[in-house]
Amino acid sequence: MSLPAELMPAVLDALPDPLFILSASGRYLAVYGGSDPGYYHDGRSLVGQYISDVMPADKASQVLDQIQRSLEENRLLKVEYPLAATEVKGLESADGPAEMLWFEGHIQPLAEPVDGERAVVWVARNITPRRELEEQLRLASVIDPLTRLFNRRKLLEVLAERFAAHRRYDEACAVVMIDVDHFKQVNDRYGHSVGDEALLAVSNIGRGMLRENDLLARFGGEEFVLVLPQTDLEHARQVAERFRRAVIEHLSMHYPDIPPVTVSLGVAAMREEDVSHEGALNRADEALYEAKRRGRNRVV
Ligand SMILES: Nc1nc2c(ncn2[C@@H]2O[C@H](COP(=O)(O)OP(=O)(O)OP(=O)(O)O)[C@@H](O)[C@H]2O)c(=O)[nH]1
Repeated sequence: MSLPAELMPAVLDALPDPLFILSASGRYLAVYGGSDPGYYHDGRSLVGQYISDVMPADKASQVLDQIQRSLEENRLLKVEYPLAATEVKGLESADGPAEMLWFEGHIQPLAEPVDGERAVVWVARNITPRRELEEQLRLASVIDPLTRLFNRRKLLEVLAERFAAHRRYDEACAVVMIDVDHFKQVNDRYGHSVGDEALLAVSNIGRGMLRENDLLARFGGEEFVLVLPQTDLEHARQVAERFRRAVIEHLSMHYPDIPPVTVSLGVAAMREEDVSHEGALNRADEALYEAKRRGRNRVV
């Protein structure tokens, strides 16, 4: 069976997601559905207006481009875009979510022209919860859960970018590898959760010393890496030395039953002959090893 034609307006109004009929020149010809204010604003007031009159210029031009593309290619086009009701004149005071929302637009050309002009059907689905979840997952994939520092994966990404800048613009970049000395004793004597607190304290000491472009990452276990862009070896050595002293000042005396908690640090700079970011990272690692070998609690 098919629905009686007179039911179609009610069906259109009951569409869960808003459906816009938009002309090639960007006029709202009709708006249906999307009536739940928990997800959408009532867009019917837009009918008759032009996108370029109600949206900021950059967003309006994007929407017009997408309508054009769908019409030219004569196919369904899917796009994702952020939009807040406050950015659309006429919707500011309507009921609906106040925050910036993410939409998935499905754009399908209409077979017949409307008022002599080609037009598309644009269905806009609110996908904000999915985008937020994706963002959380993206962050979780690059953030260490204990210290909230970037993890090794993100560190290697950033180092590779820095190496590219070093190659292209001869930009200096130093790497400091940091390892907590005899950390096993903290765990063994005080337990793993006190060990965790100590690692957090080390990361907070590092965080407090960062400049805007610096990056501190947890490399793994009780090892951290500091990336210092536009910094030569001597300045990086000074930063590392400040780090070492700050750990002695703020942390080492917290654990009276074991020798003072200290850190060993290895410093290296990117060099012209390096073929990748691994050059400086390996040299910092070797320097750290040498610091351990020479008795720990030192910068090499
Ligand atoms: N509490 C806690 N301990 C960790 C974590 N990750 C690694 N460790 C511990 O860190 C310790 C590292 O021990 P080792 O590699 O022997 O090094 P160390 O005792 O610091 O000695 P040196 O590096 O040689 O000065 C091990 O006991 C690990 O279990 C963590 O996330 N939390």
